Amino acid sequence: MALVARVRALLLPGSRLRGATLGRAANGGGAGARRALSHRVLVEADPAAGVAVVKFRNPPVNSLSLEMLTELGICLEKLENDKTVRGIVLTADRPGIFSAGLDLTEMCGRNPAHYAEFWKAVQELWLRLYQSNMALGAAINGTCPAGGCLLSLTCDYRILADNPKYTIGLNETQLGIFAPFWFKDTMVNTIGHRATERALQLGLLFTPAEALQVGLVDQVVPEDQVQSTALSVMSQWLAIPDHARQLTKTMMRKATVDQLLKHREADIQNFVSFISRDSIQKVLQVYLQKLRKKNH
Ligand SMILES: CCCCCCCCCC/C=C\CC(=O)SCCNC(=O)CCNC(=O)[C@H](O)C(C)(C)COP(=O)(O)OP(=O)(O)OC[C@H]1O[C@@H](n2cnc3c(N)ncnc32)[C@H](O)[C@@H]1OP(=O)(O)O
Repeated sequence: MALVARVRALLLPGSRLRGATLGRAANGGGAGARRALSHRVLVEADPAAGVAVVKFRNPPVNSLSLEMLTELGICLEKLENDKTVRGIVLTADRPGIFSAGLDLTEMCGRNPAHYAEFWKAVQELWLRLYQSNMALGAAINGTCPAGGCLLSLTCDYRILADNPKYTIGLNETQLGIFAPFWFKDTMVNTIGHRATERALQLGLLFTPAEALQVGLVDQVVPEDQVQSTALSVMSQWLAIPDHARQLTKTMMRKATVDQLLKHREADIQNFVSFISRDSIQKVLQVYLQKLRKKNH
């Protein structure tokens, strides 16, 4: 069975994500709040507020594996088709790690067809998020490197927990790889050209104070207030008529989106040939081993 079909089938019975009605929340959430589960993503929807909180729960580090990318994409697609939802807040189900970024095991020791499938899924999730008609907020309640940072940069605003361990940035060069043009463009659109050039070349991971200063996040708040702040900021975005906000968002992002749409196939081929190089495989394996050694 194709991965998308497999993941669709995995979504739990009774979930709106499967086309049925969401159950009323057993605990927590406002009146009428609804909860839906998939394996790696938890959705808490509050139709009265028009907002859904999408929580990553892909232990141990919320890495963006092929299955996680696919499940997240399907959840977002369902929410986009749900007329009661106008805004989405992305966060981690458990504080500590927002997302460790792309799953390195998807880029190591596999075959070219797998790399192509994986990269296509990364592109698709980015396109879905960056072009979303929803207002999107990131409640960053944990460390947020590389692909995790990219996810947050697709949102309309970012709230980061004030914990010096929670660094954020596109640190690819530190691994010996580099951020492709559309990662770079997404960052340029947020913090500008010069700050992006410095951040990308040095592979910087910013502390909360630094991230706020450079404009990578909009607010830094105490850890226990990240989600509530993200929801309260969301109400400002939702106070604007949807059509006006959406047209403006499209106008701001279209050129960046068009670049990837225009070069999508070439970008996949470039990724596959780059990641398949022996030297790059070696670098990634050493990096993964270093991460693993820490624990053994
Ligand atoms: C022509 C050009 C075309 C384009 C070419 C482009 C090429 C590349 C494009 C972009 C690619 C990549 C973007 C990415 O996102 S790469 C991923 C970057 N992520 C990181 O550097 C973060 C790595 N992880 C950590 O720093 C830490 O794990 C943490 C997140 C700070 C958490 O620390 P912790 O102490 O709580 O947990 P830890 O013990 O380290 O990890 C637990 C287990 O999880 C494994 N793991 C961690 N991160 C990843 C990951 N990203 N993917 C897969 N697995 C991961 C880790 O190995 C531990 O495993 P084990 O339990 O020991 O077996």
